[in-house]
Amino acid sequence: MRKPIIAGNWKMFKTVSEAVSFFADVKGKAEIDGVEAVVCAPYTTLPALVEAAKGTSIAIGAQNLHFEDNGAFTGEISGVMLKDLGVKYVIIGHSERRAYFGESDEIVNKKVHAAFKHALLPIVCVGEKLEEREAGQTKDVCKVQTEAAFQGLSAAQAADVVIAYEPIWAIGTGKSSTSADAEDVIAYIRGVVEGLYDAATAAAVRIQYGGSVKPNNIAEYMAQPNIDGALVGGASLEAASYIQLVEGAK
Ligand SMILES: O=C[C@H](O)COP(=O)(O)O
Repeated sequence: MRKPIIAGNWKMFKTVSEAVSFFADVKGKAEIDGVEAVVCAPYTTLPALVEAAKGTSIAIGAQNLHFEDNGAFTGEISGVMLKDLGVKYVIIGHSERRAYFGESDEIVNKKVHAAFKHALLPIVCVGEKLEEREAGQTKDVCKVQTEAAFQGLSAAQAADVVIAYEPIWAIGTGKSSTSADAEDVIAYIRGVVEGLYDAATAAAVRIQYGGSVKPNNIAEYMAQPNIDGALVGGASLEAASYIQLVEGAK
């Protein structure tokens, strides 16, 4: 049985004091049996959040990492550094990283391996652009991105990956994919994982939907058999809304 996972992706929002205040508001309330709650926050807030999360069931994640352990990479943060902080998850290959920072499928794969090297759990984002959807290429795009991201992973590692299916046209636009459409693509992605490994591995992988998920639509997504949670941007920034999302995933 796959445990639902709600991950907030704060993107480039919140100072340290704002992050600590958010955490004080959600502590105890966003801790619900049977649901894994995660907050993926800016690097600057991670030490304070890891400290605040001690003794709670809420996991802390980063939003990116460099694939090398160290070196002359000005402005970058490595898996060694994240592990040292006590971070559990790391988002890899978010469409904003792919679009604005040139992250290719090959780089995404290197980052996934770097995450496992340092015992961090990757949340790997895949999803199509609007023009790709309109051209009927949604599943092809997701297949290529998924296969590239998983290249060289063992079945045991693959089973621990969280995939976030995020149609790019649905991110931050208020235009969410219907739950039936999201289920169709996510079931397909699960099939891609089965093709790479086996049925047991595909059955173990958790696949989230992301793109304008809100407290008022989380239940529809969670009612779908292949959707195991959500990667949430805007609606994860307010404590009350984040708590409702975690409650809605039960
Ligand atoms: O990582 C989260 C996604 O980009 C979705 O963002 P959103 O919930 O603001 O649409």
